[in-house]
Amino acid sequence: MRVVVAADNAGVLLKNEVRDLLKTDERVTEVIDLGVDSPDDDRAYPIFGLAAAEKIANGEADRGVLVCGTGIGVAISANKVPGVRATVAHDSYSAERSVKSNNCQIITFGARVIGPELAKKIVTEWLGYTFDPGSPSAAKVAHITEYEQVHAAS
Ligand SMILES: O=C[C@H](O)[C@H](O)COP(=O)(O)O
Repeated sequence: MRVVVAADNAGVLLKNEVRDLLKTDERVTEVIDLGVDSPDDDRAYPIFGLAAAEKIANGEADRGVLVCGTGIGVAISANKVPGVRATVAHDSYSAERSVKSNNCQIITFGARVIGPELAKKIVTEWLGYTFDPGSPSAAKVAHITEYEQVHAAS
């Protein structure tokens, strides 16, 4: 599994902790870090939410972990990229359902909301979940995809 990670300056320290964890996980074949690299880099969260989502959309990554102050801004940004589903999930159950119910490729965290140990525990669990395309949830997710396709910019 190839995992893209990114954060703004509010999320960089947590992003780096998650990145380092991912690098030790045998299920992860590649970690793509889009930055920021330092709290001094004040580029805004949409740059990173969109860039990470583009990696998913174009097939360069399978999953993403994004961090900002709340997790909200990077999630909103990532969800603007067609085909990408992202959500903030600060608890185990939401993280599980984000994959199993919603086929989300991206999980986001707020570094001002969640501590690193809980975030890393959730990420470790989250890596183990897969979406079942034969499940009753599939038609619900397909409804979203159909909307995207009908309303795709030409
Ligand atoms: O969702 C936005 C993030 O939390 C970001 O890190 C901080 O954004 P703000 O400076 O607009 O509060």
